Amino acid sequence: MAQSVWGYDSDNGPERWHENYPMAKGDKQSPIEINSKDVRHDSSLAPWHASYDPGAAKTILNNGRTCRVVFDDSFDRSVLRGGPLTGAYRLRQLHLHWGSSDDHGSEHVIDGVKYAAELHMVHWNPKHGNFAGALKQPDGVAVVGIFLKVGKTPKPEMKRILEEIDNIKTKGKEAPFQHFDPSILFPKSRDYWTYQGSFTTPPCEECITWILLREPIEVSPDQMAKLRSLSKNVCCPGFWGYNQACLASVCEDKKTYLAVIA
Ligand SMILES: NS(=O)(=O)c1cccc(F)c1F
Ligand SMILES: [Zn+2]
Repeated sequence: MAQSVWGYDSDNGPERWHENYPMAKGDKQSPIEINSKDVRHDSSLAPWHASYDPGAAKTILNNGRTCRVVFDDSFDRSVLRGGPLTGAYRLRQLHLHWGSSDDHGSEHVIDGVKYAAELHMVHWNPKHGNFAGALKQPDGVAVVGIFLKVGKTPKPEMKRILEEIDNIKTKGKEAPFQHFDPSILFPKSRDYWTYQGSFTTPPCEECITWILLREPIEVSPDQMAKLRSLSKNVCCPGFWGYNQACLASVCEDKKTYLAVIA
């Protein structure tokens, strides 16, 4: 039988990913559920710092699973440092995960709370040569995760990405997306949880140091509807189905630390 593209339907969903992506059965798989009571506060953890060049932003793409903003990562142009990381990690792309209604959509679950969406800023460690090489290393990739909740005072900085969605309505559509510094999306607080995990989608490589920001940012109901309008135009609606029911595997032995940045 032809190898089916992975997705979130019963015949190609997470329970079967391991058939084509053996890492999916690893013991450091993401996403996870974070229970504050199980998190160890690590006062030795330093603050994290992003220094991004707005000129590194290149395009925004609808890849049929999410909308992704791509950055120039050919040199240390936009980098993430500090926190649990050693050295500078290059910003490669950012993307979002969302659901069909405001009460779920995020991949990580915090104290039982599923946020309406989750934004991921993906960085890789240049000591491993390139992104493909970094995927094979436990310290290869660092992802900053920002939770999005629906509220009455949406963060105006989200407008730029969401306005662009009208230009990439169909799968495969790409549009220029320049002069954009994604650090404007960060919440006020730099507090974060960190743990060693994996891609949340195939190839599920266990190469990610997760830095999940504790403070969510707000988006408006219209902005969430705009994100969902993108999903209606993609060929794999099933993806969104699973994404909404994203299972947060609670791994008791998952070492998760909290850094409260004074
Ligand atoms: N959801 S995720 O951040 O784990 C992720 C998904 C696809 C490609 C990536 F590079 C990536 F990091
Ligand atoms: Zn992601």
